[in-house]
Amino acid sequence: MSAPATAAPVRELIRPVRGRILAGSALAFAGSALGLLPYAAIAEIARLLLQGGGTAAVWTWAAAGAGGVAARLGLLVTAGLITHYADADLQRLLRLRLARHLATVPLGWFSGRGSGALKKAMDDDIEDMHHLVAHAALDMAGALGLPLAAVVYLAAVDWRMTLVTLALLPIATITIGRSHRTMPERMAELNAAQQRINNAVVEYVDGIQVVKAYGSRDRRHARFAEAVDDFCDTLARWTAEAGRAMFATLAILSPPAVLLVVAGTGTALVAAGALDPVDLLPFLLVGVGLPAPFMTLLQGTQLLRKAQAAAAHVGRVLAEPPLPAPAAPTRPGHSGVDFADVTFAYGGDPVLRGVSFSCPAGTTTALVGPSGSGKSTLLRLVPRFFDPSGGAVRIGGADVRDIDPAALLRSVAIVFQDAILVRDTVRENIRLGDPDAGDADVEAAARAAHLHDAITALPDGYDTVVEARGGALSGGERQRLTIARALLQDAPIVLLDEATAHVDPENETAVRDSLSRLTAGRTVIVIAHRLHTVAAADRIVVLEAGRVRESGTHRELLASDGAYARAWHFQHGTETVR
Ligand SMILES: Nc1ncnc2c1ncn2[C@@H]1O[C@H](COP(=O)(O)OP(=O)(O)OP(=O)(O)O)[C@@H](O)[C@H]1O
Repeated sequence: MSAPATAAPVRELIRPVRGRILAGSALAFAGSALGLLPYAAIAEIARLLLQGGGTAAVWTWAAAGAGGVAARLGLLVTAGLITHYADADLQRLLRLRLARHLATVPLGWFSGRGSGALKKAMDDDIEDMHHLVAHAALDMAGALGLPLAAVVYLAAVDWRMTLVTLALLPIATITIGRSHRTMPERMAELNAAQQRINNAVVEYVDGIQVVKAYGSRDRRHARFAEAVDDFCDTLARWTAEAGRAMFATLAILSPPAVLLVVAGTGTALVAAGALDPVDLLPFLLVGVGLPAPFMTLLQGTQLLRKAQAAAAHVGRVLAEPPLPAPAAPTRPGHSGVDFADVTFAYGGDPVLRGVSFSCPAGTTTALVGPSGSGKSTLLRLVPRFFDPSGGAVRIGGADVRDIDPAALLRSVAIVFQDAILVRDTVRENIRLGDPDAGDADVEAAARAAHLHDAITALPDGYDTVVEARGGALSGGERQRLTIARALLQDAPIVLLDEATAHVDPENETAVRDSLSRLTAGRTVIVIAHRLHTVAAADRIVVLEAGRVRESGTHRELLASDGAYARAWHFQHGTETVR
């Protein structure tokens, strides 16, 4: 999140609108340069009047000054419109590009980061890039146009006084340059602090009910408060540092400071007879305001850095390698699942080590083992949330990496511990299982999942909008909704992760019944902690520290008197082998 920006990804990202940014900048430059005309006109008219010049020339300068004002305004407005339209187009393009790209990255990539990080890339960062596209080049061109035109004009009047007018610029540049040296570091700190707030907000909002019930004792509340304090401290440090430098620079380049230098030196030169008094006039009128536009450049660099950091972050998300897709996809021969010498690490030590077992088509395999033994990870390798670092996961004899990713996801129904819904109607949430299903099929699935009555009792029935965390639905109803979705999907392979763990006894019967409809005749791999729920499985695999400790039927495992038998007796308070 916090690595400093590099120019390459930024250039690549804004390429689609580069032409329009350049066109806008050219217009802004021209508009800004024309902004000299009214000042030059006043100075020239004053010179003409002091020297007793002709009125025709006075009128010509007056017309030029007025024309300059109108042309400047027209050009700057047009330039702003061009870059703002370009920015709107780029935001749309980037959001679509991000969404398309995120659809291709491994599903496991999402579980490795908070939703705050994703929101930052999709929303905040793209908005922060607004300055880069709509303003940065324009401001730069605008800030350069007038001073450059003024320097040319003033140099034509008197080159020595021109140098005097610009004398304060190097001092201001050194002052601000010092503070800018630490800027990338400060920016990275600020971004990291912002990131922590984003994550804490998402976490806090998700747990708002708990927060309300337990007040400030909730750790989410504390984490949110800490993240906000941390951000404020970082911002305060940054503001103090940058503010000091900015104040000093503003003071150095302010019109009174420049006036002091210009008027002082000019008067000395006039007194020494080295400068015509009328030639001092343009410097007092035009020269005094000359260094000020450079402040726009300096101030713009902060926003520019922020925009560049945002663009670099968007670039990094877009550079995330997609899930490798097979060039010539294989079709699985059947729905049996094989784990062949599977090894997997999230980055550190392996969490799965040489796991091998088979789940024949149409059978139920139960995964049991202590917390952290790798059960969920193993399950997530089947639909390719991640790819194993060694060995292979096969469906119907085909390596899952050789199956078309969309076909693979269609053939695996996933009912995981946390029932995740999307913010849409109940109907559409069920229809996610099969986007082509008609309303009657959706209802049939809801009935099979014992959910129909609960849905019709909702204010808008099937058209009731539910939130990502469920909203109007109870925990058991949410779970049955994901089961209805899986039923509609009608996939030959079903992966269950603690599907019945968190529901009350009344719900449990309904959930159990709908689960048995879901699993009948399919290849099922189920994780469960409560052993009585898996005793009927065709095969039980006991995982321990990422390895298969033992496997067999319930009877076989009890007879072998190993880890499973010990856990069974412990959970059932009995020492007798049944
Ligand atoms: N996204 C992740 N990134 C890094 N490490 C992870 C990630 N998910 C799980 N782990 C680690 O991998 C190991 C195995 O976790 P896994 O969730 O597969 O075990 P489990 O047997 O399903 O545990 P539980 O029964 O508690 O759900 C644990 O040490 C866990 O901390």
